[in-house]
Amino acid sequence: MEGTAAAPAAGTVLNALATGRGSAFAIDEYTTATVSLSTESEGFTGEIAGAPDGDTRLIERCVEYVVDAHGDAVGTPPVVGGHVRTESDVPMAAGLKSSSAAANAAVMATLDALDATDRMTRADMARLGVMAARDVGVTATGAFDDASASMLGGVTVTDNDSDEVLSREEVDWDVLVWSPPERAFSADADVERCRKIAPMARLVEDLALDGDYQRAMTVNGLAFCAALGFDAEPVVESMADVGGVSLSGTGPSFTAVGDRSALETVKERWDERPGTTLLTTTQTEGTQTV
Ligand SMILES: Nc1ncnc2c1ncn2[C@@H]1O[C@H](COP(=O)(O)OP(=O)(O)OP(=O)(O)O)[C@@H](O)[C@H]1O
Ligand SMILES: O=C(O)C1=C[C@@H](O)[C@@H](O)[C@H](O)C1
Repeated sequence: MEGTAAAPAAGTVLNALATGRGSAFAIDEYTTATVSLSTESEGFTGEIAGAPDGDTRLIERCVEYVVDAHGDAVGTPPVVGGHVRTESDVPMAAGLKSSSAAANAAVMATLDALDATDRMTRADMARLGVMAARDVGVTATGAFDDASASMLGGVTVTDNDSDEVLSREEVDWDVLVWSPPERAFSADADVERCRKIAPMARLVEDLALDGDYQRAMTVNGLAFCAALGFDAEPVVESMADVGGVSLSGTGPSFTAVGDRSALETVKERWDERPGTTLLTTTQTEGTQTV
């Protein structure tokens, strides 16, 4: 019993750490999970390609939850164990939602292995991954904004307290990503400090719910650089050229969206910074079996 699924990474329009409401968009870079299930060897194990010491609890918990809920899809004997392996184009803990993508891919790959993808809605698949992320402590709010964007594709606005999608729209943007070499785990972010900028986050939410995602993103970028202690220079130096630019998630990556030729010019400037840059696009299909 084997299943595979690929989930897109995402960039931030609104970070949910201030108010519990967030917004994110899927980008065309993937984390793939391959799951094999067993009716004989007990226990769930995980592996992250290229990160032998990586924390596999999130993806293991996702597989366990799906097996608990839908393991009966294969009849008897029951599934008692399994192995999950992820491979990713996206760096971990870089602000590009690799944890949400890994959880979504692990959930859908497990359903695929059980031949049971029709047993859950896609929104509920994302909610299961969020539940696993809360359990293992890799998130501040549950990050349903990131999970829903990666699962459904397009741009979503969500309430992370109730795990509800407030709006979803398909967008077609070019996207520039800069990932510095540093890493920042979401679970370590200073949530109390982020709450101080709630009035600004509510403004970003209003803009996003009006469909003005790109301006929303830039306001988010300035506000959350200040709250989380990141240098806002990548936002300041490019905001006149692009449609929107922001710190992504809890950093350290930045994303910019807009006109391709403007993004190419900004890329030349960002290429002089340490780390990597990447020109890609938004993604509208969300998580898919492979
Ligand atoms: N490719 C992956 N495979 C398996 N687990 C992953 C993967 N990426 C992230 N994780 C899990 O998520 C944790 C990292 O969480 P974190 O929220 O910091 O990363 P992120 O999602 O890249 O960051 P952000 O939420 O700021 O975008 C890791 O410790 C690991 O448990
Ligand atoms: O861990 C979390 O709850 C979050 C992390 C970041 O990606 C944020 O952008 C997101 O809104 C919430």
